[in-house]
Amino acid sequence: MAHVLSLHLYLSADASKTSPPMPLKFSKRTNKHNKSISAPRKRPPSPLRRTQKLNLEVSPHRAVSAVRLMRIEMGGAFADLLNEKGKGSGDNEMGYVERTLGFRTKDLDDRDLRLVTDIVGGTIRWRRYLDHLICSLCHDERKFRSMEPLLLQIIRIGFYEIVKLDMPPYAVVDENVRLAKVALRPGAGNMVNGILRKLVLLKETNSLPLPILEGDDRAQARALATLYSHPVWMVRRWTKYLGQEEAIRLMQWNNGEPSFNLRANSGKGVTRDDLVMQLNLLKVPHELSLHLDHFVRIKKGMQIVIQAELLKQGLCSVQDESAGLVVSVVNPQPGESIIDCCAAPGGKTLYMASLMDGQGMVYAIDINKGRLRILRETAKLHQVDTVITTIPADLRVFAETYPMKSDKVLLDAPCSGLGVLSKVIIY
Ligand SMILES: C[S@@+](CC[C@H](N)C(=O)[O-])C[C@H]1O[C@@H](n2cnc3c(N)ncnc32)[C@H](O)[C@@H]1O
Repeated sequence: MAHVLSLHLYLSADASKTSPPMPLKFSKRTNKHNKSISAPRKRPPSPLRRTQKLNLEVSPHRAVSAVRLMRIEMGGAFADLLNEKGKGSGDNEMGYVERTLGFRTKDLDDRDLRLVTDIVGGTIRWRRYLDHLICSLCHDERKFRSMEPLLLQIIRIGFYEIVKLDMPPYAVVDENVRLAKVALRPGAGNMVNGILRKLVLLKETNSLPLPILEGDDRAQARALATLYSHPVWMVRRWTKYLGQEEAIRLMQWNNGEPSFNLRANSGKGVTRDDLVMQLNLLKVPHELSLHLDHFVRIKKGMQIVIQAELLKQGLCSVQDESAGLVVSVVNPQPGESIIDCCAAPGGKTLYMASLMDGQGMVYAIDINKGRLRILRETAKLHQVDTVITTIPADLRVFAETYPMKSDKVLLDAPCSGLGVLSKVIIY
């Protein structure tokens, strides 16, 4: 049966033209200690300047992690976006490193890149827990609150490496002390040395200053929020609806290592077997999705997939199985017309289009022109652009104004995003 939405299609190719993407912008805090974190200049530095500022003393992955954390915290950049950019625009990344730390490091190899991803993601996921420990070891909350941002990021990295990654503690202390000395000043190195050594001692004697689960609901929620590094309101809500045990399980899952799904792009004639063959060649461990024919799961090796350009060539997409399951409910058929009401950046639109064998149309509506532009570009890359029409519009106005009929309607309205906490940053 045809579904009716009061929409009318008025769009021509012209209507989907959008303005060019805005560059990432970073708000600058006015802190006398702050190093600059503004965007690097376009012009590449001369070879002479590059060599002069190259620092081979500090471990590159720690330097880059510290700068990424600064960018995320101060500029609101997204961790996953930065991870993708890490490889593709290494020069750009080193530009940020140089402007923030005052020197360049040697280029990151694959192992460094994996460490950066682990450290940045983990430090963000465990931030509340790490900050509790740092603050406790400072003995003075004001000292903690007024700590200069770069110093704080270096200390957070050290704490994360020691407490959560179980890295050899004295190597961690040495490396982070060196980074603080070179990037800031000798006194900052001494501060890092003192606090990290205190932490190592407390960890070795099993006496980390962690909150105890006691008192009324509110006090217990605060303790759990610190122990599992989640916002207090979230802990209270989940404890209320799920009970404490289940809430803890959910928080542990959120803070675990995220896994990713890849979807073979059948629109371009790529089968899951083809994708599996590529992953085998790249030695990326994977397993088949139990629920969806086009999907595979990977835990490690995302950087390898990015570097091998499987995504760039449009052979596959990163897409959660949960998103794929929504499309399997819509069950797109060749020849159908489908309205995707909140479509951008287009994960579900593209999957639906790839199942239509080049026949029919997915009308992709979204209020955000920039995200629709990404959808159009990806549709071309995936060779499904002939069955997608983008409509930049506010659905609320558009649905009232233009009646439109279609076989199926998908409404994927903005949500809390709490289901993807292990992959995104929420402080
Ligand atoms: C959850 S995201 C959609 C994700 C998308 N379905 C996918 O699979 O990639 C929600 C989208 O709704 C869009 N949106 C929010 N308010 C809207 C409105 N009033 N009209 C149209 N789109 C809207 C946002 O711009 C955002 O892109």
